[in-house]
Amino acid sequence: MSMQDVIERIEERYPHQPEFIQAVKEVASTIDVVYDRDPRFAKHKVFERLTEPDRIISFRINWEDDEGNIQINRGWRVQFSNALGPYKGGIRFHPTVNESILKFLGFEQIFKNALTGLPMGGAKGGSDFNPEGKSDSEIRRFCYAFMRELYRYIGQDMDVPAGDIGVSGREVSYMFAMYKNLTNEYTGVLTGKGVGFGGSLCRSEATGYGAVYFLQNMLKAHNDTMEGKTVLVSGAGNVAVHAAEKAIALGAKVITLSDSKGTLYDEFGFDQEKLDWVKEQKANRQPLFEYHRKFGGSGVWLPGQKPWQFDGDIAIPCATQNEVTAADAKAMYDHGIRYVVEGANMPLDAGAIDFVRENKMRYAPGKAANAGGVAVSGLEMSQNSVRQYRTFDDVDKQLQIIMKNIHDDAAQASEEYGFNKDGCIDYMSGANIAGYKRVANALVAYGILN
Ligand SMILES: NC(=O)C1=CN([C@@H]2O[C@H](COP(=O)(O)OP(=O)(O)OC[C@H]3O[C@@H](n4cnc5c(N)ncnc54)[C@H](O)[C@@H]3O)[C@@H](O)[C@H]2O)C=CC1
Ligand SMILES: O=C(O)CCC(=O)C(=O)O
Repeated sequence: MSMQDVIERIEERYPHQPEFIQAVKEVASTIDVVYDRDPRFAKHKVFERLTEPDRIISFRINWEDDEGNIQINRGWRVQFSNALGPYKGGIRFHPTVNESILKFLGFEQIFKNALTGLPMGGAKGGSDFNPEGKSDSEIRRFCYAFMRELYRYIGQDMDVPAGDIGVSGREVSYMFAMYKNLTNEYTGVLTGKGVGFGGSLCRSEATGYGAVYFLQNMLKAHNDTMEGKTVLVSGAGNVAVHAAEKAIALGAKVITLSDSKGTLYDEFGFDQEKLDWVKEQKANRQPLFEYHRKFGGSGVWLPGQKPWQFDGDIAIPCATQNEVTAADAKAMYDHGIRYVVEGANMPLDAGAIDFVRENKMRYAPGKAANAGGVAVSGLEMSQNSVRQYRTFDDVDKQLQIIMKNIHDDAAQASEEYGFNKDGCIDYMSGANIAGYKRVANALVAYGILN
């Protein structure tokens, strides 16, 4: 079956899964060359196998709200591939969660986790539960109820979930407590736990910091540095604030953050005090528009707007999938942006990707640039296995090494397969190829199992 045949079959089978189809097409568009050189992958039907999850577990979650009403939500775990290690990937709580979104995220996670070089397979899970406006007691009851179903299908050597949108340390801790209670086991079954009861230092920071470490390597490869650059960041969650924090620490000026309600613009740039305030507001689910009042007139809140209307050098979209359209990518270009680094998963839609590549903007795909989070999750798993903690500096140094390796592997694959053009490294093709080959080689070695 050719790559095109596989895509057509997926489109026929899953016509209502646009995000999943989008993610598969993106990978397919870059790996033909690998098949040309290694006929084993076609013979073993690697692409056909990797585009169908090992299994999807779906379940109902009953929980009780503060008024005593019974609420019912849907939950899923998509266990995509355990070719390289236990299934691994986050859990998302958001009303838009459905099978298409979790399949796209799980599919991406296979190659992202492979790129880290750590022994982790790919998975994703979540629920259509909306945390917005819920009390802490409701969040706790929901997390307990979610884990009461999920615990049967996970384990430290089987499937190790973590956080994602709507799931941070608080939710992971509630879920871990329920797992521990049901199984009477204290193991590294979830990552992103609280520091002090199994969580790794630097896990919260890792995705955002990692994206900036990737960017640093990218700049270096193009004889440039972070110093003095103006950066536009979207999102104001875990990934966004830590990407902003590291970019500022390395000498850049970050002038935007955003959420689903609008954009916060500060022409003077955020500093640590301002970022800490944003973190606090978000942790307490409070709005960002009070920034102006809090910081003596600095900053403007732009309701309903995206951050791509300001002059800058670098854009780091860190909110959600398909937040950047082709028109947004053009706006970035027109405002001087030449580097685009995906902190979120698939934030550029297909049109935006075409635009940035056609216009030779330097583009780092999420599966490479945001792999720092899952990489430190991998380090948390190993700390839990040997029952030891590593220091923040130790984990951060390891993260920097992993991000450099991911950068170099993607750049090397881009070069080896002839994708570099006019001094511009094609990180999208390089990352897809480097990640794909690791998984494909394992599948070939296993025969037909897996
Ligand atoms: N947390 C992690 O370690 C990792 C997260 N990611 C990805 O990064 C992205 C952000 O995740 P987190 O920061 O963890 O989540 P979060 O829940 O901490 O923050 C999400 C942020 O995005 C904003 N947002 C959501 N929908 C939006 C929209 N339509 N327009 C503008 N802003 C919107 C929210 O207001 C919030 O500020 C997601 O794509 C996630 O899959 C990727 C790798 C690891
Ligand atoms: O740390 C993890 O296992 C999950 C991270 C994640 O969900 C992601 O990389 O998108």
